[in-house]
Amino acid sequence: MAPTVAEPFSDSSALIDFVINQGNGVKGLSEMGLKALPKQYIQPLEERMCMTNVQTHDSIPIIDMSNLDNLEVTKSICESASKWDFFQIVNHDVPVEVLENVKDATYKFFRLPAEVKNKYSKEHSSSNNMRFGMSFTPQAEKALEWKDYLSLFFVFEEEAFALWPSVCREQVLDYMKKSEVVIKQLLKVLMNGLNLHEIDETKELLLMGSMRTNLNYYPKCPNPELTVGVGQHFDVSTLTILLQDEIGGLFVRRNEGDNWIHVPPIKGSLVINVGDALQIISNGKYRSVEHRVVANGSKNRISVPIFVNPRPIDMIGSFPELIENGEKPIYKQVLYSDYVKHFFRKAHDGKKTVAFVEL
Ligand SMILES: O=C(O)CCC(=O)C(=O)O
Ligand SMILES: [Fe+2]
Repeated sequence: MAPTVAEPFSDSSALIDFVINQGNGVKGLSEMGLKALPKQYIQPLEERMCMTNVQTHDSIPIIDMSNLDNLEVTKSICESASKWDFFQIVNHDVPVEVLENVKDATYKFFRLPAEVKNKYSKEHSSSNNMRFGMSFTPQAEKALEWKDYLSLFFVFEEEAFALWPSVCREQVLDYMKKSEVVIKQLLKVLMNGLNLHEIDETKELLLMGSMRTNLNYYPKCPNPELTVGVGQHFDVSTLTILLQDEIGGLFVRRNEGDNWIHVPPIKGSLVINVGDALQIISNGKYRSVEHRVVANGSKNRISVPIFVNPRPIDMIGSFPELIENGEKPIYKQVLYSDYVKHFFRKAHDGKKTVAFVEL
């Protein structure tokens, strides 16, 4: 039986060994029945979520995708992406059972023994495209985040079938494939909204040439108010499609200094947010938005984001068609893999990665 103790680790290296090297993750810590949060996870005050900074009288838009031919619907998608940068979609084309299956598969993966999950860790994974990990960038963080994840970068189906964990590969592939239809619809509407009516093959690759799916697991946490699930950050994607379970805990804010708004779980919905790559491509017309996840003191939570990205080898910059009429580009061209490397070099601390390419 797992021991029930307050400080079971003599020092930091014993904790890191248990969580990271042995692959037990924060899930393993949580299941020990800790009475207090280990100090490595105690976030500085400015990184913690203060519930007095939460706005309750506002909510992010919910868009019904069942009638995409209706001008009002497409208008509300563009307005939501430029005004709110975050919205939820319902009645989309991803079947509910596909969403349920990928949630079940997420639980199945995290329930695997530590030594099996650890085969996918940075040290042991047979491919860079597959990574089981904890926190975000542990070596760059002042304090660790209360989260485990499996990150699956899709290159081609044969690789996924050969290498991805068998408990989740089919469900993740199905979720990605079915979501692709919705992603194309959304990007088409968003580009139309900027008077770009034709997305040729080159543009399609820049908008959605690669995809990464993460399975996130946020275990129940002692002293959730002292730590974070995911710290404040902006995604580096063009769009992120996120499936969350019924627990809640994702918060977003439009501008620095604003209060945070909760993104309530809605059964069958997908949460959509604009990321930095679309902000760059649209020359700031659509904006990536800051968000964070709080830790939960009584329940485990899962989420499954798909990050829709340019390919790592792509140079990205504002589409020339979107900066006609003498408008100046706000961002310099950047190799997408360099942009992503820059993002992962620093901790989740709310600093905008996009500042890296501002002109
Ligand atoms: O778990 C969530 O709701 C959000 C996760 C997230 O923001 C991320 O993985 O980038
Ligand atoms: Fe995110």
